[in-house]
Amino acid sequence: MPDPAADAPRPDEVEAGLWRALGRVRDPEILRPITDLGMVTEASVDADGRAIVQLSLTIAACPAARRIEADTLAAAASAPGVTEARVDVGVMSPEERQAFIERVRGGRAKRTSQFGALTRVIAVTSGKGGVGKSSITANLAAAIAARGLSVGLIDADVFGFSIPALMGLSSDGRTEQPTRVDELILPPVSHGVKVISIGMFLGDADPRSTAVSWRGPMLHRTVEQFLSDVWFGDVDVLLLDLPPGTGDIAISVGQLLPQAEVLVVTTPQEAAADVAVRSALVARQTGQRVIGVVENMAGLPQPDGTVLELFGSGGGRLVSERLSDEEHGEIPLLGSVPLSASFRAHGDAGTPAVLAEPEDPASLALIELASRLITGGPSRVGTPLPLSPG
Ligand SMILES: Nc1ncnc2c1ncn2[C@@H]1O[C@H](COP(=O)(O)OP(=O)(O)OP(=O)(O)O)[C@@H](O)[C@H]1O
Repeated sequence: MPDPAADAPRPDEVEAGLWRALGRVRDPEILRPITDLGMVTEASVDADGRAIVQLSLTIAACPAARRIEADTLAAAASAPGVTEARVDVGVMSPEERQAFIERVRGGRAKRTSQFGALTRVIAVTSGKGGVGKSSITANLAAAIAARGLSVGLIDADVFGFSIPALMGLSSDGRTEQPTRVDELILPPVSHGVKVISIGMFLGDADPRSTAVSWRGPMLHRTVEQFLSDVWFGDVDVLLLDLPPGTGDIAISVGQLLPQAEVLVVTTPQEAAADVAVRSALVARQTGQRVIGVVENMAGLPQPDGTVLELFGSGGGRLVSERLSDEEHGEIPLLGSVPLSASFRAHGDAGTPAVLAEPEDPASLALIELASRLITGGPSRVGTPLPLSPG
């Protein structure tokens, strides 16, 4: 008679399988396996296939705790040979937390820039407010992340921070908070993008009715903190949503991120072009490279096939022409995003339209723009993405 026990995996094989399964659980904020981060301190299986996993969280009130626990339990239960699983949750000691911070930073010291030559830094600016700069930035971030790249997004628009809402991280006056592990600040992740915003540092204040009225030095310190204390890890692309105009923040970004490339957003309205050109010139004065212009709120297609040019036409081309010269070469008009009611509605709902409705004309234009930005040319779907450094 065959012995069923002879076919059963050996206990050490089951345990090895359990560790492999746990290695597939990623911390939702750091996006790395919990086993690499030292968050699983013990994992064992008894002779009857009962698995016990000891999970160690950074802080008791870790916002992602429930999700990590549920993912760990599901992974343990799915390991071959495991009949039943239990997860015991504990909190790291201060020493374990320091070791965790070291692992997250990969040995890099706090003050060295985390954005090296392999990170593309793209700052999105505009002359006037309300031209759709934040919507463009949020959708670009989501579209680039959807192509498998690691993306960070800094909302540096202190007076008009709207990125948390556009990325689904803020609703009913509550904004998702970053996780703090001692001095390390981990940005929340949404639609595959690591997001940080001034709107996440208002404590209990309702972002809908709170104004940030800081002056230059305070703003500079905030941007500096976003770049040094907020841990983005190895991101391929870092996008920054700058405040409209030519203010202190743009100058700070120029000093702190000299490798930043600048994308200028304008509307088709010729009157908006002068202001857009001025914001690009400030970027140039701080040593940044303007890489192109995006025209937003271009013609709205009508049911009868005509196009309603609500904001006129030609603004994007005008800005591109005015910024192109012998010294700087041609500054191309990289894309023209049409007006679209559903694009706006998806933004209001916190789901970038490029993900929610990729076939919408505005989404199509932004997916194409994302593609051009990361490949340096028009869309080449299916080909690998050669990221050009800095
Ligand atoms: N292509 C578009 N079609 C329709 N609505 C759009 C489009 N682009 C942006 N909008 C809408 O226009 C409004 C302003 O957009 P957004 O907040 O992105 O602009 P902004 O330039 O970042 O503004 P601010 O600088 O004041 O923060 C939003 O309600 C947004 O949904």
